[in-house]
Amino acid sequence: MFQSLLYQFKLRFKMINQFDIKQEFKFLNNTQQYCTLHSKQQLNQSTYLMKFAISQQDKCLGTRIGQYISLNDPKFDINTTRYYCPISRIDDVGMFDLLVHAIQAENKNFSTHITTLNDGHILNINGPFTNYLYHGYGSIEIPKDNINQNYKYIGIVAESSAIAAFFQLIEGIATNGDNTHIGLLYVADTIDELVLMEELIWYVEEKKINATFMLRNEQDPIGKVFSGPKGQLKPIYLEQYLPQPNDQTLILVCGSRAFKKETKQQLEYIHHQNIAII
Ligand SMILES: Cc1cc2nc3c(=O)[nH]c(=O)nc-3n(C[C@H](O)[C@H](O)[C@H](O)COP(=O)(O)OP(=O)(O)OC[C@H]3O[C@@H](n4cnc5c(N)ncnc54)[C@H](O)[C@@H]3O)c2cc1C
Repeated sequence: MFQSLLYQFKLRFKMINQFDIKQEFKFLNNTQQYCTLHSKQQLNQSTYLMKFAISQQDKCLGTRIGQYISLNDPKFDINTTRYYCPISRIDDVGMFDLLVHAIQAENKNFSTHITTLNDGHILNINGPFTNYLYHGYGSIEIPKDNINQNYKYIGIVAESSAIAAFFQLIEGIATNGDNTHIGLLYVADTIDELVLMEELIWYVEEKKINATFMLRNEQDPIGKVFSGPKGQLKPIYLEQYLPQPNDQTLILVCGSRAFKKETKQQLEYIHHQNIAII
């Protein structure tokens, strides 16, 4: 009780920053370290929720919202390094979660390799690297787009497992008393590809975010209830389900290369000025 009141006091007077972790509690330090596969859960045909343990159990991973890590496995190929966005809370201790989409390719590739590993397998980890940095309360920095300012409204357009790039942002805003408005348009071919949908619906029900789930395959879901829009993404959906275009609105987009290109064109068509492709 005492701690919780003290914590609330510190939060209120900004003595604690929920959007960053003190340096001494961060595991990552931009050198190669290792992490151990703790467990994995298959979410759909090709997407896995993978939990890793870090070697310093009293520390947080050390990424901030918008940052990512690299993984490498010498037992696969010492020269292959791939990047992943953590989806666990930035203040989780000793563990972190990744959402990994296994790409089907002729030869065994990295994503297929790691999703077939057994618990206890050790991988090299490095980072943090920065896509964007969310400082909290609408303040966002996107170095590659020279963006560093406050927005009242953040629109997110994500395609299937690319939701990973924004999950910590959504969770951070929804659970830290941050009043920044989030409008999410989450697009996939089938309902199974809308991973983490239940977690997102919970934030919608708690009135923390607005979210619309959209299916491109009009035949899906067979026998399941789905009330969202169906068919190809069109400017009218972006107009309807994202915050209005103005200087207080930033739109973030992530997905396949084709999805990002097409969505950017449609956003420009409906006069969004602040668009960042992640
Ligand atoms: C900053 C950053 C963050 C990332 N975060 C994540 C993450 O959180 N989760 C995750 O699963 N992946 C993430 N990725 C992608 C990841 O780094 C790998 O590229 C991916 O796992 C595929 O690697 P691979 O070696 O298996 O396939 P590759 O051998 O690299 O690719 C095989 C084929 O699949 C194509 N391909 C690659 N990625 C995709 C894709 N996503 N969808 C469709 N086709 C693709 C390639 O163009 C190639 O033709 C991220 C990438 C970047 C740059």
